[in-house]
Amino acid sequence: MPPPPRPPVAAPAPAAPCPIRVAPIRRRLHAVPRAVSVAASHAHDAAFLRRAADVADRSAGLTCPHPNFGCVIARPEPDGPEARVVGEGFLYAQGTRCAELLAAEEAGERARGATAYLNLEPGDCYGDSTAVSSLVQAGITRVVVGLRHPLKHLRGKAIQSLRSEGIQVDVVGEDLQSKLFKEALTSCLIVNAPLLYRAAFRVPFSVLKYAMTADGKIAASSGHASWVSGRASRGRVFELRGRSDAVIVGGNTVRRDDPRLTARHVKGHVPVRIVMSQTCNLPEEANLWNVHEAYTIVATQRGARRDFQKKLAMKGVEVVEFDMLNPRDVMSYCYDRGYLSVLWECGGTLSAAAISARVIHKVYAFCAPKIIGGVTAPTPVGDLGMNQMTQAIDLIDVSYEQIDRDMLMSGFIQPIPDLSPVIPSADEIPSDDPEVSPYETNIISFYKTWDTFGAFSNFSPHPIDMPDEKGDCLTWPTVEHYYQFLQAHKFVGVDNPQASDIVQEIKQARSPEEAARIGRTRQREFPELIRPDWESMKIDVMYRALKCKFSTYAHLTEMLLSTAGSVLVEASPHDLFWGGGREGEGLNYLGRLLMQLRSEILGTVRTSAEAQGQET
Ligand SMILES: NC(=O)C1=CN([C@@H]2O[C@H](COP(=O)(O)OP(=O)(O)OC[C@H]3O[C@@H](n4cnc5c(N)ncnc54)[C@H](OP(=O)(O)O)[C@@H]3O)[C@@H](O)[C@H]2O)C=CC1
Ligand SMILES: Nc1c(N[C@@H]2O[C@H](COP(=O)(O)O)[C@@H](O)[C@H]2O)[nH]c(=O)[nH]c1=O
Repeated sequence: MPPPPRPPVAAPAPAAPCPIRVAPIRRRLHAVPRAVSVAASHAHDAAFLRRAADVADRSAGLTCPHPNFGCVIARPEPDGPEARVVGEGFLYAQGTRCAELLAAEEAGERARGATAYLNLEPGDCYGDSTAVSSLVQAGITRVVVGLRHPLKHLRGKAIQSLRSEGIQVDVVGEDLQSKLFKEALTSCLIVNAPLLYRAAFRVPFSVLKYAMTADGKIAASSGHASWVSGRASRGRVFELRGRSDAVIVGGNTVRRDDPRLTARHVKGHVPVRIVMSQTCNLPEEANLWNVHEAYTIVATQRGARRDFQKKLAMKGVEVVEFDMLNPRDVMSYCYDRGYLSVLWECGGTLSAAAISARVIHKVYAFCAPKIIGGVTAPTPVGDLGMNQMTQAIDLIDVSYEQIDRDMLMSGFIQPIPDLSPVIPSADEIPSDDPEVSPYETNIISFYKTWDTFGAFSNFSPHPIDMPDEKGDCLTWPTVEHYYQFLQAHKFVGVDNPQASDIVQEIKQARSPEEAARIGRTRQREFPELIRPDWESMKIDVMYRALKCKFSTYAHLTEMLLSTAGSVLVEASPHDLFWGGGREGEGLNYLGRLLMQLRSEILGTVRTSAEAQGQET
């Protein structure tokens, strides 16, 4: 029976002015026999799915952790028994063009009749069907999905849409089952482990990393620890930091090591540094207080050394007080901030507390071929209250790797949660996850683009057409690009070559996160170049950009109107001007402007309805 006719689908978002260039791919052409037998076709599907998971991981360390999507399009060779990859793509960052669109663009006409392999079910911003429509318009006839989307409000949606377009969708574990698929599924689970832990346990994925000698010490008895592991191992640690939203240490490590905790190997993502200190008895001067290198948060006990807290705040360090400072509450806090992945680089005192609180999911132990001895020399994990070896925690899925002279052993403390058994029935409409919002029910909060109302974020992948400094209309990939550009443009009034370089840099930023980072960094570096009237202009600039975004995308206007009666809050815990803050202490200007826009649109809708009523 021929497939039912396809209803019209939304066109992919307009091309961005600075298209994301997919890094050249080392082609391992998967020469696999054509589907002469079920076993051969399974081998072929599993290989391409594993490849989709590998591709999905490409942005690691370059951008803020985000759900990792990869898409591989493969088709049989016209005259041979083999299938070949004709297009690949991955999501570079929040707010950038989706993997499916990039892969379909690369494949071009060769996508017709081909199969697309997706490590993860697409989960675009609400109302944005670019991933699905890219595959449909490219002429893909079959899609193989590794994992259903773990977030409840997105799970099953894209699969249902693809099927309703007449595309055959095979989901691993449901339609495809074999040992090979189990292995491919593991690759899909690993590449999105942070998202899965977050969805299942409502804490970020936490990795404990330490470097120890062959006799199990992380420092000499004096506390001196630089260095236990070799240069190559420490390079790997920079990579781990780049893959994390935050790096955590305890007060003692700050006092003893004066660490920097940056990912200084590449010009990519820089994690936030978090110090957990109950006493707040921390040095007056420390590398971590240099917030030009990276943002720093000190998490402390309520009331601890308030004068010192003020001094830290003056340096730009954020201080967060907890009623009882403990690893679980700090992880809940990181969850509220939208973090997916956290790296613990503390000593044994704090690591033991974190393991006991069951917030550590994976361990990376670098072991150097050295012996230091010392009965009191610190060890990686302090007291866990166990006194029988039978009580020891057995690591799961352990890997071993030699790094120069060191050995890296890694393994999971808790298995990666596989949420796929919770499959919505064919006619079930995926519901919003009420728990997504930490606010009251008549308050709708949004922050990360993958949240239910994530399309309200300025990072959402909705390009807008707005004039540049010369008045020429340009397409900006996101509102954030445009806003940061204009904010940087305030420098241009000053005749300074550095100023125009900044503007160009922002124009070409590959992601909204990068546009924001460049804008913030340059503002700190060149405060003298800032135009004094920017503060009075910025709200108006933002409003115009939002108006353009919502008038360009009808489904976004619909979504905005659907929130009538609710208070909109950008749940950014650190931007206290545009965001609402963690406990409502922020001014929430972004939320306010969206509500203003909503009233304006509602007013127009009502006026035109009234006018129509008068005519009839
Ligand atoms: N080789 C390696 O990989 C590493 C080595 N090291 C070495 O380890 C040594 C430091 O280890 P260690 O003393 O264990 O330091 P930690 O990094 O574990 O810091 C312990 C401190 O964490 C703070 N803390 C906050 N909340 C808690 C909590 N709920 N439970 C426990 N502690 C909490 C306290 O700070 P406060 O006292 O301020 O209240 C506490 O003193 C140093 O010699 C350092 O060089 C450290 C990291 C890695
Ligand atoms: N000594 C030691 C580590 N120590 C960790 O690294 C921190 C120093 O980071 P940075 O200042 O950015 O270089 C230090 O405070 C501690 O957390 N790490 C390792 O990979 N190997 C080592 O031998």
